[in-house]
Amino acid sequence: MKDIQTPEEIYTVVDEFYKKLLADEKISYIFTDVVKIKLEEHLPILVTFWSQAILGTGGYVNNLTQIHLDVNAKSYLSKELFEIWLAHFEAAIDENFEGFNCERMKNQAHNLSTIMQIKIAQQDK
Ligand code: HEM
Repeated sequence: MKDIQTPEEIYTVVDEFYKKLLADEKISYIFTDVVKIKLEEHLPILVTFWSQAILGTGGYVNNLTQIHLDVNAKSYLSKELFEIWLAHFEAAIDENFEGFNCERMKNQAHNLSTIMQIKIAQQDK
């Protein structure tokens, strides 16, 4: 298997990732009921975010932590939900690609997950 090297390949990963999230009722309600995401708008934003993070392209300007604090204010994002999220994310990468960028992408997701959970704990005090 090859490494992730282009925005098109990042699209493949996030597309497969969202299929897994939406098929898992333990977490899908966040994306269908709490925040009604429109996949055709959401996936390109994810591609921009991960292309900037992994491939060094630009263009992502949103406040990622604040976006998740806003989701959490509507419906609690528990440690279990973060673990489910990360497991589907890792599976979507590992089933399609392998290499250095894959490891960087998984590491960044872990780090951001930790940061988000710390901010959520502070917000909930
Ligand atoms: C419990 C775990 C998580 C849940 C349930 C979750 C849920 C969501 C939801 C509902 C949105 C759409 C928000 C909106 O459009 O108003 C979103 C956006 C996003 N999430 Fe998460 N998220 C989780 C963890 C993470 C983690 C760990 C990352 C790490 C990179 C991440 C990356 C993103 C990105 C890049 C967006 C797009 C933000 C934008 O529109 O600019 N999420 N998430």
